Amino acid sequence: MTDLVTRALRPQELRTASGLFRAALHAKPLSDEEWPVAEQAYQPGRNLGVFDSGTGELLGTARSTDADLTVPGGATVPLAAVTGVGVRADRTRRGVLTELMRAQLDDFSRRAVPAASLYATEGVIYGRFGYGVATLSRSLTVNSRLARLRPEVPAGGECELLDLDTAPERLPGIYADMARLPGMMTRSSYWWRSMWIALRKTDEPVVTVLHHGPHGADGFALYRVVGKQSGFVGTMRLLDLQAGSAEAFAGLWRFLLGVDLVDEIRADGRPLGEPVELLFTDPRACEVTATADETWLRLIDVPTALAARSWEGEPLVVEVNDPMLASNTGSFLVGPDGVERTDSAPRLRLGVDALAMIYLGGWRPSALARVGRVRLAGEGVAEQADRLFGTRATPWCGTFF
Ligand SMILES: CC(=O)SCCNC(=O)CCNC(=O)[C@H](O)C(C)(C)COP(=O)(O)OP(=O)(O)OC[C@H]1O[C@@H](n2cnc3c(N)ncnc32)[C@H](O)[C@@H]1OP(=O)(O)O
Repeated sequence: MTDLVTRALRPQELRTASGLFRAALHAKPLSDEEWPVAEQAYQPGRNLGVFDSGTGELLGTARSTDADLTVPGGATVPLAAVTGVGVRADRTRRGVLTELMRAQLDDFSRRAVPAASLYATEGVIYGRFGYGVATLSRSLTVNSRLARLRPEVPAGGECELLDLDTAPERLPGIYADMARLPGMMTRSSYWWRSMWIALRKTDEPVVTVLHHGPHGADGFALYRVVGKQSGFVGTMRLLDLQAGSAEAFAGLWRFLLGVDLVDEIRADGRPLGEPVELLFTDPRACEVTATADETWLRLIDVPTALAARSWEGEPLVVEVNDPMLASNTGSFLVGPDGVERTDSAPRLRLGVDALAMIYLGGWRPSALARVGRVRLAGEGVAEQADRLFGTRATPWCGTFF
């Protein structure tokens, strides 16, 4: 096998990396017109390449952008949002991704970023690198003809349409001011740039709706209407909906259901705990068509991540095993009074990937114990662990990257 050289990409190499990633996803390279805009979504210093030491060719790439992740209790920790992972089709299954992941985790560790997160194209790829499914989401189809709002649903405030020239000035600030669930992240300027690039490329116009509450704009939705084969009526694809209040949630749905020439609304990536079906006199007007893994979380600095979130109930000694980042391996006394390393015997033992799965409250420790991902020792420890790691809100990210 050829030797691999792994290093940060130089600015002039980013376009090749973009082409490689897009080819790995079976997409066309960006045009000369598209590239100068797309390039602005790359955060300097966060772009990695693996090269063939003999030919100097780029074989694989991965990148990330900086964000903050909201953890249970409401605190935030720095997060690396990993994306753009691809290996040339003629060089797969020879350890290129493994090399990228090793270099990326080392880089995050060196820069003291306690967590990384990603959306995976396939479920088999990232577990071996310590990532675990930390948030889940569901896909919905709302039948506009059946969907009648119940009388007690909040009226909501005024909704205002924005075009794609004004939305970039307004939405980032509104999102930044919203309260965030565990699992949600800040949206960097790099993220917003990628978003506007993608939205400008769609065949149908993208509509942005702003919801105004009593204290100003407190929610927004983005959609486009597709598939108008029969006459003028089509399917609304809800691309994003962020509501900072019950009024905003109800008001935005009320608006969406009132849009003419739409017979159904489809939404992917919605939170598990979002009560869309309960808006309607007939809850079956909203069909849940899929539930899927949303984000995969990697805890880079376990003690820092554990100390950042809130805990309830009795303290517990947790033993973590991390084959890639040795400083995470060890036992920690975890409880409402804090987190500290300990030599005491553990009552809950798990790998760093399983810890990521229960960290935001997406899974219960007892559920993972049932499938062998967590080992529990002692009577009552399942209930104790479920209480300790439990969260009030179901975690959700809601920011695709
Ligand atoms: C966050 C994101 O950007 S998600 C986007 C991910 N990218 C894609 O899906 C694009 C298409 N796929 C690819 O580019 C590549 O196949 C990648 C990046 C998924 C994997 O790259 P590779 O260089 O082949 O991975 P590498 O050789 O390091 O594999 C490591 C191990 O994972 C396994 N593996 C990696 N990818 C896959 C896969 N898609 N299916 C099954 N097993 C896989 C390998 O078999 C290997 O196992 P082993 O250690 O037991 O032999």
